[in-house]
Amino acid sequence: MSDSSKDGSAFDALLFLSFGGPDKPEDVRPFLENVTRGRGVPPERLDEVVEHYLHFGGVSPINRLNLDMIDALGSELDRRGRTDLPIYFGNRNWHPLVEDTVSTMVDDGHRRILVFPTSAWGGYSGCRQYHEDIAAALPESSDLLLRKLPHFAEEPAFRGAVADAVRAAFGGFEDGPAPRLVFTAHSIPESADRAAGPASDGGYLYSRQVAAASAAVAEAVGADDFDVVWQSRSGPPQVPWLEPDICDHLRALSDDGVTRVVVCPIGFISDHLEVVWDLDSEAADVAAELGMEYVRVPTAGTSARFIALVADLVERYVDGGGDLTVLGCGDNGTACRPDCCVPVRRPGKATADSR
Ligand SMILES: CC1=C(CCC(=O)O)c2cc3nc(cc4[nH]c(cc5[nH]c(cc1n2)c(C)c5CCC(=O)O)c(CCC(=O)O)c4C)C(CCC(=O)O)=C3C
Ligand SMILES: [Fe+2]
Repeated sequence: MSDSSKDGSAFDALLFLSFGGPDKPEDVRPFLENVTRGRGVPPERLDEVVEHYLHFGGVSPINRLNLDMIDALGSELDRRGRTDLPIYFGNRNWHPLVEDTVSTMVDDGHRRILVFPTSAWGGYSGCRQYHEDIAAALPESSDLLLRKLPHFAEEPAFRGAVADAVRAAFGGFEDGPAPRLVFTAHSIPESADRAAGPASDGGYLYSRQVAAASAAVAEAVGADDFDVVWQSRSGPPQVPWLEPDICDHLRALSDDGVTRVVVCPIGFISDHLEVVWDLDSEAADVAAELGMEYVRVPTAGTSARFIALVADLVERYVDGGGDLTVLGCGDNGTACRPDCCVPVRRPGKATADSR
């Protein structure tokens, strides 16, 4: 652990920062408008996604799952004797919104705040935009310090927690052919992937991190063959996004004679809507049509091993120490590198981005 950044002061609260999701049907449209403002997502795609949420009564599971994680994390920190670090919940796109949460934290007297974002990855949506959320939540002039914790894609305990869940899924099959292991993460525009990461490393940080974490999990479970595919794309069809899509890939596997798949949503830490709809409904339907046995692995977020990892990350930084040079880490919304995970302008959307 590098001590170079240590300034002697401990942090006095933790902000658990996530994506957000609707809590009732009336929230769905305004939530989606927050997510896609200035992003060139076609209105027909939004209409489709509204329907996905309405299949669940207009309630995304994401808020309850985040609150479950916060509960478990609070107990774990207590168990470690860290009883002095209250955890607050804030989101980018829906209530409780991060700016309201930060203002409550300030009212409660907190000035040095660690931030745990619920994304493992680099890239605009998973990293840079969380920095922007932090910057936007800062009061005009203040003595606040909000320090964002780094990406956890490389953490052995993250990979281990995912591997535990994959192993359990493999254990559920009767004798027969070994199932094909398929990892999936949120697709992003190819241009956004090229812009992800420090430019000095050639970009592509997001797809590289997903591929490396998937390979490590496959190795841990002893799977020689595995695939990394993408899900939930939303841009206009003429804009290239990361491929193959999970549903197309299931068809290709079936053509190759594969009859059993284990699908692991390594890209996410909770079974939120993109998991319970896009995988448990859409992809599962495709697999059923193809006559494939299909098992979806639970996400790692509420496992004891994952919660212990978050507690470890917090403890690494909470006393003012910890390495500030690792990717994803930054203070008050200043990204880890000026050229890291820069936003990409969408074609035809050069100036409409302000929010
Ligand atoms: C990389 C990535 C992550 C993983 C990292 C992280 O976790 O942060 C992620 C997570 C999530 N994405 C989510 C939901 C949505 N994402 C959308 C749209 C988009 N996601 C993108 C990327 C990512 N997204 C992108 C490039 C877009 C296009 C618009 C844009 O350029 O920004 C849309 C708009 C409609 C649509 O087109 O689907 C929705 C509703 C939910 C919540 C689910 C729930 O409510 O339970 C979560 C956790
Ligand atoms: Fe998304």
